[in-house]
Amino acid sequence: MIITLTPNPSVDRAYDLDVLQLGEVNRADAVHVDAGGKGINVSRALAANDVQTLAVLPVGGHDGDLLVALLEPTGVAVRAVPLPGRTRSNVTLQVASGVTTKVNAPGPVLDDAGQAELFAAVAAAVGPGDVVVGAGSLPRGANDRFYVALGEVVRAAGAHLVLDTSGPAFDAAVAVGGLALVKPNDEELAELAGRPLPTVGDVVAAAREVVALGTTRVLVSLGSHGALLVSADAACWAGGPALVPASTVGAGDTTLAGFLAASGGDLDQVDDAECLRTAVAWGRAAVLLPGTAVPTPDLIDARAVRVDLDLDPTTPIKEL
Ligand SMILES: Nc1ncnc2c1ncn2[C@@H]1O[C@H](COP(=O)(O)OP(=O)(O)O)[C@@H](O)[C@H]1O
Ligand SMILES: O=P(O)(O)OC[C@H]1O[C@](O)(COP(=O)(O)O)[C@@H](O)[C@@H]1O
Repeated sequence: MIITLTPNPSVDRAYDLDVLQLGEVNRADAVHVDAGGKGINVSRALAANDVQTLAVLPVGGHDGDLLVALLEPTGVAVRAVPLPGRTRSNVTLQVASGVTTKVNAPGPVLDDAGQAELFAAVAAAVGPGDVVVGAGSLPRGANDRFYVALGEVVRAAGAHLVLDTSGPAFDAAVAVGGLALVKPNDEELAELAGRPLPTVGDVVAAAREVVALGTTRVLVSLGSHGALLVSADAACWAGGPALVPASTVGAGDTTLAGFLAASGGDLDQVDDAECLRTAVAWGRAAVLLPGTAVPTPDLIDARAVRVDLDLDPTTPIKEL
C-alpha cells in the first residue's frame, strides 16, 4: 500500500489566461479547481492508474470540506483529520505560452497536538513493506523536524519513507537519513547543496552527497529537461522533447507517482531505468493537462521517453 501524508493540503485554483498583465484586470478563459498538495497529487495520480493508495491530510473550514468532496470521485482512500484553522487555496495563473505562475498560501497553523493526530493516522494505516510518502511544505507551527519524526513512525512499522519537500524540512530529514527515495527538483537540490548545479556531473555529485547521508535513491526532476535518478553506484537520465505545458502544477508529484507505480510499491526491488522511464512519462503526460489534473493510462506514453545510462557528466542540464 502506498500512503501519502500531506501536512499542508490545498484546494488548487488554476486560471487559464491568454497573457498575464501585472497591475491590470486579467480575464480568465477557464478556471480549474482540483484537490491539491503534493502527497494528495501523488495519490490522485496513482488512483487514476489503478494503484491502491491512501491519502492522510488535515482538513478545516469550507475549503477543507471542498477538498474532501473533490477527492471523493478520484478513487483515493482518504483519512481526513479535522483540525483547527482553514485549509488553504493555492492559485495558478497559466498563460498560453506555457509559463506557469503559482501563488501558494501559507495555510493554517499546525500545532503539536495536530501533528500528533496526523502521525497517529499514519501509524494506524501503515504496515510492514508499505511505502509512506511525506510531501509538500510544512504549515506554520510545524517543526522543521516534522519529516524526521514521520520517519520514526514509518520505520517503526517496517515501512519505507519517501520524501518530496524543500527548505529546512528537507535539510533536516536528509541529514538524519533512512530515506528510501527523495524527489527534489534541481532548484531544491541546489538549495540543499548550497551551490548552483549547472551540469549533469554537478547534479549527480549533489545527489550522491544526499545518498552518503543515508538515502537510497534521489530522483531529481529537471523540468523540461527530464529527470535524473541517482543511487550510490548508478545514475541514469530520462527525458524527451520539451513540451509546451498546459500546466506544470503537479507534474513533479505525478513523476514521483509514476516511479512508485513502476516499482510495484516494492522499493527493495527497483529496476532503475524502467522506473525512471515511467516516472518521466507520467510527468510529461501531466504537463499536457490543465490545472492539477492527473493523467490516466491512455495519456501516458513511455515509448516517447529516452533513457540514457551513460550521460557525459560535463553536459549542461539546459542541453538535455
Ligand atoms: N516543459 C516540459 N516539457 C516536457 N516535460 C516537462 C516539462 N515540464 C515538466 N516536465 C516533466 O515533468 C517532470 C516534473 O517537472 P518539474 O518541474 O521538474 O517538477 P516540480 O513540479 O517538482 O518542480 C519533469 O521531470 C519532466 O519529465
Ligand atoms: O506544499 P507546497 O510546496 O506549498 O506546494 C503545494 C502545491 O504544490 C502542488 O502540490 C503541485 O506540486 P508540483 O507542481 O511541485 O508537482 C500543488 O497541488 C499545491 O498547490
